[in-house]
Amino acid sequence: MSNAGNTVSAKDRVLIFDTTLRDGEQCPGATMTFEEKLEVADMLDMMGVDIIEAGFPIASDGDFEAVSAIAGRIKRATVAGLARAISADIARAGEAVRHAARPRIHTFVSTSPIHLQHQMRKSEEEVLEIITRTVTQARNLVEDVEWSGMDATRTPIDYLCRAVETAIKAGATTINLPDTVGYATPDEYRAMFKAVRERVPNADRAIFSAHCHNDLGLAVANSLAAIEGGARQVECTINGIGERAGNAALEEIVMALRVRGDVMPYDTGIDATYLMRASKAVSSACSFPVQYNKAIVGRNAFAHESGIHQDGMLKHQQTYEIMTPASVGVTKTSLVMGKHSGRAAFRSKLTEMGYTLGDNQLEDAFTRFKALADRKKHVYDEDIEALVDENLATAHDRVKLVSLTVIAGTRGPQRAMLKLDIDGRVVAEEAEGNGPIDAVFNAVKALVPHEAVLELYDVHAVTEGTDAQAEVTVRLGQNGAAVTGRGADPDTLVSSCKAYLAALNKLVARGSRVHAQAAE
Ligand SMILES: CC(=O)SCCNC(=O)CCNC(=O)[C@H](O)C(C)(C)COP(=O)(O)OP(=O)(O)OC[C@H]1O[C@@H](n2cnc3c(N)ncnc32)[C@H](O)[C@@H]1OP(=O)(O)O
Ligand SMILES: CC(C)C(=O)C(=O)O
Repeated sequence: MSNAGNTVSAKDRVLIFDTTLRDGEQCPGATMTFEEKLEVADMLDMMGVDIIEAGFPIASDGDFEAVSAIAGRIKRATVAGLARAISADIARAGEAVRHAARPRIHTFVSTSPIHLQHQMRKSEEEVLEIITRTVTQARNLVEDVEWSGMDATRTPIDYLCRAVETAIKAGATTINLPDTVGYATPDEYRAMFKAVRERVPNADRAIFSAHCHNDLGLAVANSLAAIEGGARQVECTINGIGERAGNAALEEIVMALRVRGDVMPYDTGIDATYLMRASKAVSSACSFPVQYNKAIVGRNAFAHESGIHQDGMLKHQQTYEIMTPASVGVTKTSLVMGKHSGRAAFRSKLTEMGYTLGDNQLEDAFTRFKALADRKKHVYDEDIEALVDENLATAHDRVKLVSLTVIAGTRGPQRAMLKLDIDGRVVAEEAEGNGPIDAVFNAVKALVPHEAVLELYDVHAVTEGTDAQAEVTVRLGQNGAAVTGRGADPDTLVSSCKAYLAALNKLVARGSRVHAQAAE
Protein backbone atom coordinates (compact mmCIF):
# COMPACT_ATOMS: atom_id res chain seq x y z
CA MET A 1 0.00 0.00 0.00
CA SER A 2 1.35 3.40 -0.92
CA ASN A 3 1.86 6.03 1.74
CA ALA A 4 1.46 8.76 -0.80
CA GLY A 5 3.10 11.61 1.02
CA ASN A 6 5.60 14.10 -0.34
CA THR A 7 8.70 11.96 -0.18
CA VAL A 8 10.56 11.51 -3.42
CA SER A 9 12.58 8.37 -3.22
CA ALA A 10 15.67 7.34 -5.12
CA LYS A 11 13.38 6.51 -8.02
CA ASP A 12 13.76 8.42 -11.27
CA ARG A 13 12.17 11.82 -10.91
CA VAL A 14 9.41 12.78 -13.34
CA LEU A 15 8.59 16.48 -13.62
CA ILE A 16 4.93 17.43 -13.43
CA PHE A 17 3.99 20.15 -15.92
CA ASP A 18 0.47 21.26 -15.12
CA THR A 19 -1.50 22.87 -17.92
CA THR A 20 -4.86 23.23 -16.17
CA LEU A 21 -4.72 26.99 -16.66
CA ARG A 22 -3.90 26.72 -20.37
CA ASP A 23 -5.00 23.47 -22.06
CA GLY A 24 -7.47 22.79 -19.23
CA GLU A 25 -9.08 26.16 -19.72
CA GLN A 26 -9.38 25.45 -23.45
CA CYS A 27 -12.25 23.04 -22.92
CA PRO A 28 -15.61 24.60 -23.67
CA GLY A 29 -17.18 26.17 -20.61
CA ALA A 30 -14.10 25.97 -18.38
CA THR A 31 -13.07 29.62 -18.53
CA MET A 32 -11.73 30.88 -15.20
CA THR A 33 -11.63 34.41 -13.88
CA PHE A 34 -8.38 36.18 -13.05
CA GLU A 35 -8.84 35.57 -9.31
CA GLU A 36 -9.75 31.92 -9.84
CA LYS A 37 -6.59 31.42 -11.90
CA LEU A 38 -4.43 32.88 -9.13
CA GLU A 39 -6.10 30.61 -6.60
CA VAL A 40 -5.52 27.53 -8.76
CA ALA A 41 -1.90 28.55 -9.42
CA ASP A 42 -1.27 28.91 -5.67
CA MET A 43 -2.76 25.48 -5.08
CA LEU A 44 -0.60 23.92 -7.83
CA ASP A 45 2.52 25.51 -6.37
CA MET A 46 1.64 24.34 -2.89
CA MET A 47 1.10 20.75 -3.99
CA GLY A 48 4.52 20.60 -5.64
CA VAL A 49 3.85 21.00 -9.38
CA ASP A 50 7.19 21.62 -11.11
CA ILE A 51 5.98 23.73 -14.02
CA ILE A 52 2.73 25.71 -14.17
CA GLU A 53 1.64 26.58 -17.69
CA ALA A 54 -0.25 29.71 -16.73
CA GLY A 55 -1.81 30.58 -20.08
CA PHE A 56 -1.38 31.66 -23.70
CA PRO A 57 -0.40 35.35 -23.38
CA ILE A 58 -1.11 36.36 -27.00
CA ALA A 59 -4.67 34.96 -26.75
CA SER A 60 -6.08 37.97 -24.91
CA ASP A 61 -5.17 40.80 -22.58
CA GLY A 62 -6.87 38.86 -19.81
CA ASP A 63 -4.66 35.84 -20.42
CA PHE A 64 -1.57 38.04 -20.53
CA GLU A 65 -2.52 39.69 -17.22
CA ALA A 66 -3.15 36.33 -15.56
CA VAL A 67 0.15 34.84 -16.74
CA SER A 68 2.04 38.00 -15.61
CA ALA A 69 0.35 37.97 -12.20
CA ILE A 70 1.03 34.28 -11.68
CA ALA A 71 4.65 34.75 -12.80
CA GLY A 72 4.99 37.54 -10.25
CA ARG A 73 3.61 35.60 -7.27
CA ILE A 74 4.80 32.00 -7.70
CA LYS A 75 8.14 31.56 -5.99
CA ARG A 76 8.79 27.84 -6.27
CA ALA A 77 7.46 26.40 -9.54
CA THR A 78 8.56 27.37 -13.04
CA VAL A 79 5.92 29.49 -14.79
CA ALA A 80 5.44 28.93 -18.51
CA GLY A 81 3.59 30.90 -21.17
CA LEU A 82 2.55 29.33 -24.48
CA ALA A 83 3.42 30.83 -27.86
CA ARG A 84 2.88 29.80 -31.47
CA ALA A 85 5.93 29.77 -33.73
CA ILE A 86 5.29 33.43 -34.39
CA SER A 87 7.57 36.24 -33.33
CA ALA A 88 4.78 38.35 -31.74
CA ASP A 89 3.53 35.38 -29.70
CA ILE A 90 7.01 34.66 -28.37
CA ALA A 91 7.65 38.30 -27.49
CA ARG A 92 4.30 38.44 -25.65
CA ALA A 93 4.97 35.20 -23.77
CA GLY A 94 8.46 36.45 -22.84
CA GLU A 95 6.96 39.68 -21.54
CA ALA A 96 4.33 37.81 -19.50
CA VAL A 97 6.74 35.46 -17.71
CA ARG A 98 9.46 38.10 -17.33
CA HIS A 99 8.98 38.47 -13.56
CA ALA A 100 8.82 34.77 -12.76
CA ALA A 101 11.44 33.31 -10.43
CA ARG A 102 11.77 30.57 -13.06
CA PRO A 103 10.37 31.71 -16.40
CA ARG A 104 9.76 29.39 -19.35
CA ILE A 105 8.58 30.06 -22.90
CA HIS A 106 6.77 27.14 -24.45
CA THR A 107 6.63 27.42 -28.22
CA PHE A 108 5.04 24.95 -30.57
CA VAL A 109 4.59 24.25 -34.24
CA SER A 110 2.91 21.48 -36.19
CA THR A 111 5.00 18.65 -37.61
CA SER A 112 2.49 16.18 -39.07
CA PRO A 113 1.77 16.10 -42.81
CA ILE A 114 -1.92 16.80 -42.30
CA HIS A 115 -1.19 19.88 -40.20
CA LEU A 116 1.60 21.11 -42.45
CA GLN A 117 -0.52 20.80 -45.55
CA HIS A 118 -3.86 22.04 -44.26
CA GLN A 119 -3.26 24.20 -41.21
CA MET A 120 0.20 25.70 -41.62
CA ARG A 121 0.32 25.46 -45.42
CA LYS A 122 4.10 25.17 -45.17
CA SER A 123 6.64 22.65 -46.38
CA GLU A 124 8.73 20.51 -44.03
CA GLU A 125 11.80 22.61 -44.81
CA GLU A 126 9.98 25.85 -44.12
CA VAL A 127 8.86 24.54 -40.74
CA LEU A 128 12.44 23.53 -39.84
CA GLU A 129 13.51 27.11 -40.57
CA ILE A 130 10.64 28.42 -38.44
CA ILE A 131 11.74 26.17 -35.57
CA THR A 132 15.28 27.52 -35.70
CA ARG A 133 14.13 31.13 -35.85
CA THR A 134 11.47 30.94 -33.12
CA VAL A 135 13.35 28.76 -30.63
CA THR A 136 16.37 31.05 -31.01
CA GLN A 137 14.17 34.09 -30.37
CA ALA A 138 12.70 32.45 -27.25
CA ARG A 139 16.13 31.40 -26.03
CA ASN A 140 17.27 35.01 -26.30
CA LEU A 141 14.51 35.95 -23.88
CA VAL A 142 14.76 33.12 -21.32
CA GLU A 143 17.08 30.26 -20.47
CA ASP A 144 14.30 27.71 -20.23
CA VAL A 145 12.62 27.02 -23.57
CA GLU A 146 10.23 24.19 -24.32
CA TRP A 147 9.49 23.24 -27.89
CA SER A 148 6.53 21.11 -28.91
CA GLY A 149 5.96 19.33 -32.20
CA MET A 150 2.19 19.58 -32.49
CA ASP A 151 0.59 16.32 -33.66
CA ALA A 152 3.89 14.49 -33.12
CA THR A 153 2.17 11.10 -33.00
CA ARG A 154 0.95 11.46 -36.59
CA THR A 155 4.35 12.64 -37.81
CA PRO A 156 6.71 10.30 -39.73
CA ILE A 157 9.54 9.42 -37.38
CA ASP A 158 12.31 10.61 -39.71
CA TYR A 159 10.90 14.10 -39.99
CA LEU A 160 10.05 14.20 -36.28
CA CYS A 161 13.69 13.40 -35.47
CA ARG A 162 14.90 16.20 -37.78
CA ALA A 163 12.51 18.68 -36.15
CA VAL A 164 13.58 17.66 -32.64
CA GLU A 165 17.27 17.90 -33.53
CA THR A 166 16.67 21.37 -35.00
CA ALA A 167 14.84 22.57 -31.89
CA ILE A 168 17.57 21.33 -29.54
CA LYS A 169 20.26 22.86 -31.73
CA ALA A 170 18.42 26.22 -31.52
CA GLY A 171 18.42 26.01 -27.73
CA ALA A 172 15.28 24.13 -26.62
CA THR A 173 15.84 22.62 -23.19
CA THR A 174 12.63 20.58 -23.10
CA ILE A 175 11.22 18.66 -26.08
CA ASN A 176 7.54 17.85 -25.90
CA LEU A 177 6.09 15.24 -28.27
CA PRO A 178 2.34 15.63 -27.89
CA ASP A 179 -0.35 13.17 -28.80
CA THR A 180 -2.40 16.19 -29.80
CA VAL A 181 -5.45 14.29 -31.01
CA GLY A 182 -5.32 11.35 -28.58
CA TYR A 183 -4.57 8.90 -31.38
CA ALA A 184 -1.59 6.90 -30.07
CA THR A 185 -1.61 3.59 -28.23
CA PRO A 186 0.72 3.09 -25.26
CA ASP A 187 3.08 0.79 -27.19
CA GLU A 188 3.36 3.22 -30.08
CA TYR A 189 3.90 6.20 -27.83
CA ARG A 190 6.58 4.42 -25.75
CA ALA A 191 8.34 3.33 -28.95
CA MET A 192 8.21 6.85 -30.40
CA PHE A 193 10.04 8.33 -27.40
CA LYS A 194 12.56 5.53 -27.44
CA ALA A 195 13.23 5.96 -31.16
CA VAL A 196 13.56 9.75 -31.05
CA ARG A 197 15.87 9.63 -28.04
CA GLU A 198 18.03 6.98 -29.68
CA ARG A 199 18.15 8.57 -33.12
CA VAL A 200 18.49 12.28 -32.41
CA PRO A 201 22.21 12.95 -31.90
CA ASN A 202 21.77 15.81 -29.39
CA ALA A 203 18.83 14.22 -27.55
CA ASP A 204 20.76 14.05 -24.27
CA ARG A 205 20.77 17.88 -24.10
CA ALA A 206 17.01 18.06 -23.49
CA ILE A 207 14.38 16.67 -21.17
CA PHE A 208 11.66 14.83 -23.09
CA SER A 209 8.04 15.50 -22.28
CA ALA A 210 4.71 13.78 -22.93
CA HIS A 211 1.43 15.62 -23.49
CA CYS A 212 -1.56 13.34 -24.00
CA HIS A 213 -5.17 13.87 -24.90
CA ASN A 214 -7.93 11.51 -23.93
CA ASP A 215 -9.88 11.01 -27.16
CA LEU A 216 -9.59 7.23 -26.82
CA GLY A 217 -9.42 7.23 -23.04
CA LEU A 218 -5.69 6.45 -23.20
CA ALA A 219 -4.17 9.72 -21.99
CA VAL A 220 -2.89 8.43 -18.65
CA ALA A 221 -1.80 5.05 -20.04
CA ASN A 222 0.08 6.85 -22.82
CA SER A 223 1.74 9.24 -20.37
CA LEU A 224 2.99 6.31 -18.30
CA ALA A 225 4.20 4.55 -21.43
CA ALA A 226 6.09 7.71 -22.46
CA ILE A 227 7.85 7.69 -19.09
CA GLU A 228 8.94 4.13 -19.78
CA GLY A 229 10.15 5.34 -23.17
CA GLY A 230 12.35 7.99 -21.53
CA ALA A 231 10.11 11.02 -20.96
CA ARG A 232 10.91 12.76 -17.69
CA GLN A 233 8.23 15.42 -17.85
CA VAL A 234 4.49 14.78 -18.17
CA GLU A 235 1.94 17.42 -19.05
CA CYS A 236 -1.41 17.02 -17.37
CA THR A 237 -4.34 18.78 -15.80
CA ILE A 238 -6.30 18.54 -12.58
CA ASN A 239 -9.40 16.37 -13.09
CA GLY A 240 -8.14 15.69 -16.64
CA ILE A 241 -9.92 18.78 -17.99
CA GLY A 242 -8.83 19.98 -21.41
CA GLU A 243 -9.55 20.24 -25.10
CA ARG A 244 -12.28 17.80 -26.31
CA ALA A 245 -12.12 14.64 -24.14
CA GLY A 246 -9.49 16.29 -21.97
CA ASN A 247 -5.86 15.82 -21.03
CA ALA A 248 -4.15 13.21 -18.91
CA ALA A 249 -5.31 13.64 -15.31
CA LEU A 250 -2.53 14.77 -12.97
CA GLU A 251 -3.96 12.92 -9.98
CA GLU A 252 -4.13 9.64 -11.90
CA ILE A 253 -0.55 9.84 -13.15
CA VAL A 254 0.79 10.78 -9.73
CA MET A 255 -1.07 7.99 -7.95
CA ALA A 256 -0.36 5.37 -10.61
CA LEU A 257 3.36 6.03 -10.10
CA ARG A 258 2.99 6.02 -6.30
CA VAL A 259 0.84 2.94 -5.98
CA ARG A 260 2.61 0.90 -8.67
CA GLY A 261 6.15 2.02 -7.91
CA ASP A 262 6.97 -1.68 -7.84
CA VAL A 263 6.65 -1.91 -11.62
CA MET A 264 7.16 1.77 -12.51
CA PRO A 265 10.21 2.98 -10.57
CA TYR A 266 9.52 6.69 -11.00
CA ASP A 267 8.12 9.36 -8.74
CA THR A 268 7.05 12.98 -8.76
CA GLY A 269 7.41 15.81 -6.26
CA ILE A 270 3.67 16.08 -5.75
CA ASP A 271 2.26 16.08 -2.22
CA ALA A 272 -0.66 13.81 -3.00
CA THR A 273 -2.58 14.85 0.09
CA TYR A 274 -3.51 18.01 -1.85
CA LEU A 275 -5.12 16.10 -4.72
CA MET A 276 -8.70 16.20 -3.47
CA ARG A 277 -8.48 19.88 -2.53
CA ALA A 278 -7.01 20.75 -5.94
CA SER A 279 -9.72 18.76 -7.68
CA LYS A 280 -12.43 20.64 -5.79
CA ALA A 281 -10.76 24.00 -6.38
CA VAL A 282 -10.54 23.43 -10.14
CA SER A 283 -14.02 21.94 -10.36
CA SER A 284 -15.51 24.94 -8.62
CA ALA A 285 -13.36 27.51 -10.49
CA CYS A 286 -14.45 26.26 -13.89
CA SER A 287 -17.88 24.98 -12.82
CA PHE A 288 -17.07 21.54 -14.14
CA PRO A 289 -18.47 18.71 -12.03
CA VAL A 290 -16.17 15.75 -11.42
CA GLN A 291 -17.72 12.52 -12.63
CA TYR A 292 -18.75 10.32 -9.70
CA ASN A 293 -16.59 7.37 -10.73
CA LYS A 294 -13.50 9.45 -11.60
CA ALA A 295 -10.34 7.72 -10.37
CA ILE A 296 -8.77 9.17 -7.21
CA VAL A 297 -11.01 12.24 -6.81
CA GLY A 298 -14.49 11.08 -7.86
CA ARG A 299 -16.97 10.96 -5.00
CA ASN A 300 -17.27 7.19 -5.41
CA ALA A 301 -13.50 6.56 -5.55
CA PHE A 302 -13.50 5.52 -1.90
CA ALA A 303 -17.17 4.58 -1.52
CA HIS A 304 -18.45 1.02 -1.26
CA GLU A 305 -22.09 -0.02 -1.51
CA SER A 306 -22.05 -3.72 -2.15
CA GLY A 307 -22.35 -5.96 0.88
CA ILE A 308 -19.43 -8.24 0.04
CA HIS A 309 -17.08 -5.30 -0.45
CA GLN A 310 -18.36 -3.57 2.69
CA ASP A 311 -17.87 -6.75 4.69
CA GLY A 312 -14.30 -7.00 3.33
CA MET A 313 -13.58 -3.35 4.10
CA LEU A 314 -14.80 -3.73 7.66
CA LYS A 315 -12.45 -6.69 8.09
CA HIS A 316 -9.42 -5.14 6.37
CA GLN A 317 -9.16 -1.95 4.33
CA GLN A 318 -6.82 -3.40 1.75
CA THR A 319 -9.38 -5.98 0.67
CA TYR A 320 -10.94 -3.41 -1.65
CA GLU A 321 -8.74 -0.29 -1.55
CA ILE A 322 -5.30 0.04 -3.12
CA MET A 323 -4.48 3.37 -1.50
CA THR A 324 -5.72 5.05 1.64
CA PRO A 325 -8.21 7.90 1.24
CA ALA A 326 -5.98 10.02 3.50
CA SER A 327 -3.08 9.62 1.05
CA VAL A 328 -4.99 11.70 -1.52
CA GLY A 329 -6.67 14.07 0.89
CA VAL A 330 -10.01 12.28 1.16
CA THR A 331 -11.34 12.29 4.72
CA LYS A 332 -12.40 8.67 4.87
CA THR A 333 -13.77 5.66 3.13
CA SER A 334 -17.54 5.68 2.99
CA LEU A 335 -19.74 2.65 3.22
CA VAL A 336 -22.83 3.76 1.36
CA MET A 337 -26.00 2.06 2.49
CA GLY A 338 -28.11 0.83 -0.39
CA LYS A 339 -29.88 -2.17 -1.86
CA HIS A 340 -26.57 -4.01 -2.33
CA SER A 341 -25.50 -3.65 1.31
CA GLY A 342 -25.37 -6.58 3.69
CA ARG A 343 -25.82 -7.12 7.41
CA ALA A 344 -22.19 -6.42 8.32
CA ALA A 345 -22.34 -2.89 6.95
CA PHE A 346 -25.85 -2.32 8.31
CA ARG A 347 -24.77 -3.35 11.80
CA SER A 348 -21.65 -1.18 11.56
CA LYS A 349 -23.70 1.81 10.37
CA LEU A 350 -26.14 1.42 13.26
CA THR A 351 -23.28 1.20 15.75
CA GLU A 352 -21.76 4.34 14.22
CA MET A 353 -25.14 6.06 14.62
CA GLY A 354 -25.35 5.03 18.27
CA TYR A 355 -27.91 2.21 18.02
CA THR A 356 -27.35 -1.14 19.68
CA LEU A 357 -29.95 -3.65 18.54
CA GLY A 358 -30.46 -7.22 19.65
CA ASP A 359 -30.18 -9.93 17.00
CA ASN A 360 -33.92 -10.15 16.35
CA GLN A 361 -34.39 -6.41 16.19
CA LEU A 362 -31.42 -6.13 13.89
CA GLU A 363 -32.80 -8.80 11.60
CA ASP A 364 -36.17 -7.08 11.54
CA ALA A 365 -34.62 -3.68 10.85
CA PHE A 366 -32.41 -5.18 8.12
CA THR A 367 -35.42 -6.68 6.36
CA ARG A 368 -37.16 -3.32 6.44
CA PHE A 369 -33.98 -1.56 5.32
CA LYS A 370 -33.70 -3.88 2.29
CA ALA A 371 -37.34 -3.23 1.42
CA LEU A 372 -36.76 0.50 1.66
CA ALA A 373 -33.52 0.34 -0.36
CA ASP A 374 -35.34 -1.55 -3.10
CA ARG A 375 -37.74 1.34 -3.48
CA LYS A 376 -35.37 4.21 -2.88
CA LYS A 377 -32.31 5.34 -4.83
CA HIS A 378 -30.43 6.90 -1.90
CA VAL A 379 -30.75 5.65 1.64
CA TYR A 380 -29.48 8.36 3.94
CA ASP A 381 -28.61 8.11 7.63
CA GLU A 382 -31.86 9.92 8.40
CA ASP A 383 -33.76 7.20 6.51
CA ILE A 384 -32.12 4.53 8.62
CA GLU A 385 -32.76 6.49 11.76
CA ALA A 386 -36.43 6.86 10.91
CA LEU A 387 -36.63 3.19 10.10
CA VAL A 388 -34.83 1.96 13.23
CA ASP A 389 -36.51 4.35 15.61
CA GLU A 390 -39.87 3.26 14.30
CA ASN A 391 -38.76 -0.35 14.54
CA LEU A 392 -37.76 0.03 18.18
CA ALA A 393 -40.93 1.89 19.04
CA THR A 394 -43.23 -0.63 17.41
CA ALA A 395 -41.63 -3.76 18.85
CA HIS A 396 -44.54 -4.26 21.27
CA ASP A 397 -47.38 -2.85 19.19
CA ARG A 398 -50.66 -4.74 19.21
CA VAL A 399 -51.91 -3.24 15.97
CA LYS A 400 -49.61 -3.61 12.97
CA LEU A 401 -49.97 -2.64 9.33
CA VAL A 402 -50.11 -5.61 6.95
CA SER A 403 -51.00 -3.92 3.66
CA LEU A 404 -52.60 -0.83 2.28
CA THR A 405 -53.92 -0.05 -1.20
CA VAL A 406 -55.41 3.33 -1.96
CA ILE A 407 -57.30 4.49 -5.00
CA ALA A 408 -56.79 8.22 -5.38
CA GLY A 409 -56.85 10.84 -8.11
CA THR A 410 -59.34 13.27 -9.63
CA ARG A 411 -62.21 10.81 -9.95
CA GLY A 412 -63.27 10.35 -6.34
CA PRO A 413 -64.37 9.09 -3.99
CA GLN A 414 -60.98 7.97 -2.74
CA ARG A 415 -60.98 4.47 -1.37
CA ALA A 416 -58.58 2.62 0.98
CA MET A 417 -58.26 -1.17 1.26
CA LEU A 418 -56.52 -1.90 4.56
CA LYS A 419 -55.30 -5.06 6.28
CA LEU A 420 -54.12 -4.95 9.88
CA ASP A 421 -52.61 -7.53 12.18
CA ILE A 422 -54.28 -7.12 15.54
CA ASP A 423 -52.82 -9.33 18.23
CA GLY A 424 -51.76 -11.84 15.58
CA ARG A 425 -55.03 -11.94 13.61
CA VAL A 426 -55.29 -10.34 10.20
CA VAL A 427 -58.42 -8.28 9.58
CA ALA A 428 -59.42 -6.23 6.53
CA GLU A 429 -61.63 -3.23 5.77
CA GLU A 430 -62.43 -0.92 2.88
CA ALA A 431 -63.39 2.68 3.42
CA GLU A 432 -64.03 5.83 1.45
CA GLY A 433 -62.99 9.31 2.39
CA ASN A 434 -62.76 12.90 1.44
CA GLY A 435 -59.28 12.45 -0.01
CA PRO A 436 -56.93 9.45 0.25
CA ILE A 437 -55.67 10.16 3.76
CA ASP A 438 -59.20 10.54 5.09
CA ALA A 439 -60.04 7.20 3.43
CA VAL A 440 -57.05 5.53 5.12
CA PHE A 441 -57.93 6.95 8.52
CA ASN A 442 -61.59 5.90 8.12
CA ALA A 443 -60.44 2.34 7.35
CA VAL A 444 -58.27 2.35 10.48
CA LYS A 445 -61.14 3.65 12.54
CA ALA A 446 -63.44 0.95 11.21
CA LEU A 447 -60.97 -1.75 12.28
CA VAL A 448 -59.90 -0.09 15.53
CA PRO A 449 -62.88 1.87 16.79
CA HIS A 450 -61.94 4.65 19.18
CA GLU A 451 -63.07 8.05 20.36
CA ALA A 452 -59.80 9.92 20.06
CA VAL A 453 -59.77 13.07 17.96
CA LEU A 454 -57.17 13.85 15.34
CA GLU A 455 -55.45 16.97 16.69
CA LEU A 456 -52.52 17.22 14.34
CA TYR A 457 -51.46 15.79 11.03
CA ASP A 458 -48.03 16.86 9.76
CA VAL A 459 -45.97 15.55 6.88
CA HIS A 460 -42.43 16.38 5.80
CA ALA A 461 -39.70 14.85 3.63
CA VAL A 462 -36.89 13.41 5.75
CA THR A 463 -34.48 13.30 2.82
CA GLU A 464 -34.18 14.90 -0.62
CA GLY A 465 -35.74 14.02 -3.95
CA THR A 466 -39.07 12.70 -5.16
CA ASP A 467 -38.23 9.30 -3.65
CA ALA A 468 -37.58 10.83 -0.21
CA GLN A 469 -38.92 9.22 2.94
CA ALA A 470 -42.02 11.05 4.05
CA GLU A 471 -42.25 11.32 7.82
CA VAL A 472 -45.75 11.83 9.13
CA THR A 473 -46.67 12.90 12.64
CA VAL A 474 -50.17 12.27 13.97
CA ARG A 475 -51.44 13.52 17.34
CA LEU A 476 -54.58 12.02 18.82
CA GLY A 477 -56.34 13.56 21.79
CA GLN A 478 -58.67 11.85 24.20
CA ASN A 479 -60.07 13.12 27.47
CA GLY A 480 -57.62 15.99 27.66
CA ALA A 481 -54.55 13.77 27.06
CA ALA A 482 -52.72 13.43 23.79
CA VAL A 483 -50.42 10.88 22.16
CA THR A 484 -48.17 11.36 19.16
CA GLY A 485 -47.28 8.72 16.59
CA ARG A 486 -44.74 8.87 13.77
CA GLY A 487 -44.39 6.86 10.60
CA ALA A 488 -41.84 6.98 7.82
CA ASP A 489 -42.03 5.56 4.33
CA PRO A 490 -41.37 6.78 0.77
CA ASP A 491 -45.17 6.48 0.29
CA THR A 492 -46.88 9.33 2.15
CA LEU A 493 -50.13 7.35 2.54
CA VAL A 494 -48.30 4.41 4.08
CA SER A 495 -46.40 6.69 6.46
CA SER A 496 -49.69 8.39 7.38
CA CYS A 497 -51.25 5.05 8.21
CA LYS A 498 -48.18 3.99 10.22
CA ALA A 499 -48.23 7.25 12.16
CA TYR A 500 -51.93 6.86 12.94
CA LEU A 501 -51.41 3.27 14.10
CA ALA A 502 -48.38 4.31 16.19
CA ALA A 503 -50.53 6.85 18.01
CA LEU A 504 -53.36 4.33 18.47
CA ASN A 505 -50.92 1.75 19.86
CA LYS A 506 -49.83 4.28 22.46
CA LEU A 507 -53.45 4.80 23.43
CA VAL A 508 -53.90 1.01 23.66
CA ALA A 509 -50.79 0.74 25.81
CA ARG A 510 -52.15 3.41 28.14
CA GLY A 511 -55.36 1.46 28.54
CA SER A 512 -57.48 4.11 26.82
CA ARG A 513 -60.85 3.21 25.34
CA VAL A 514 -59.68 1.79 22.06
CA HIS A 515 -61.30 -1.31 20.68
CA ALA A 516 -58.79 -3.42 18.90
CA GLN A 517 -61.49 -5.32 16.98
CA ALA A 518 -59.74 -8.63 16.48
CA ALA A 519 -58.83 -8.87 20.14
CA GLU A 520 -62.44 -8.74 21.28
C1 LIG B 1 -3.08 21.82 -29.56
C2 LIG B 1 -3.26 23.09 -28.89
O1 LIG B 1 -3.80 23.09 -27.84
S1 LIG B 1 -2.69 24.49 -29.57
C3 LIG B 1 -3.28 25.82 -28.60
C4 LIG B 1 -4.70 26.08 -28.92
N1 LIG B 1 -5.18 27.15 -28.10
C5 LIG B 1 -5.82 28.21 -28.62
O2 LIG B 1 -5.97 28.35 -29.81
C6 LIG B 1 -6.40 29.18 -27.64
C7 LIG B 1 -5.96 30.63 -27.91
N2 LIG B 1 -6.10 31.02 -29.26
C8 LIG B 1 -6.49 32.27 -29.65
O3 LIG B 1 -6.84 33.11 -28.84
C9 LIG B 1 -6.41 32.59 -31.09
O4 LIG B 1 -6.57 31.43 -31.86
C10 LIG B 1 -5.05 33.25 -31.41
C11 LIG B 1 -4.98 34.60 -30.70
C12 LIG B 1 -3.88 32.41 -30.96
C13 LIG B 1 -4.93 33.45 -32.91
O5 LIG B 1 -6.05 34.12 -33.35
P1 LIG B 1 -6.17 34.54 -34.90
O6 LIG B 1 -5.02 35.36 -35.25
O7 LIG B 1 -7.51 35.17 -35.05
O8 LIG B 1 -6.04 33.20 -35.74
P2 LIG B 1 -7.00 31.96 -35.81
O9 LIG B 1 -7.23 31.44 -34.44
O10 LIG B 1 -8.22 32.24 -36.60
O11 LIG B 1 -6.15 30.90 -36.63
C14 LIG B 1 -4.97 30.39 -36.12
C15 LIG B 1 -3.80 30.82 -36.94
O12 LIG B 1 -2.60 30.40 -36.27
C16 LIG B 1 -1.83 29.55 -37.15
N3 LIG B 1 -1.15 28.63 -36.31
C17 LIG B 1 -1.67 27.60 -35.61
N4 LIG B 1 -0.71 27.03 -34.89
C18 LIG B 1 0.41 27.69 -35.16
C19 LIG B 1 1.72 27.56 -34.70
N5 LIG B 1 2.05 26.63 -33.81
N6 LIG B 1 2.66 28.40 -35.15
C20 LIG B 1 2.34 29.36 -36.05
N7 LIG B 1 1.12 29.54 -36.51
C21 LIG B 1 0.15 28.71 -36.05
C22 LIG B 1 -2.87 28.95 -38.05
O13 LIG B 1 -2.28 28.43 -39.20
C23 LIG B 1 -3.76 30.16 -38.32
O14 LIG B 1 -3.03 31.01 -39.20
P3 LIG B 1 -3.72 31.69 -40.49
O15 LIG B 1 -4.73 32.63 -39.91
O16 LIG B 1 -2.58 32.38 -41.13
O17 LIG B 1 -4.32 30.60 -41.29
C1 LIG C 1 0.51 23.12 -27.57
C2 LIG C 1 0.58 21.65 -27.55
C3 LIG C 1 1.56 21.16 -26.57
C4 LIG C 1 -0.73 21.05 -27.26
O1 LIG C 1 -1.47 21.51 -26.43
C5 LIG C 1 -1.07 19.80 -27.95
O2 LIG C 1 -0.39 19.42 -28.87
O3 LIG C 1 -2.08 19.20 -27.57
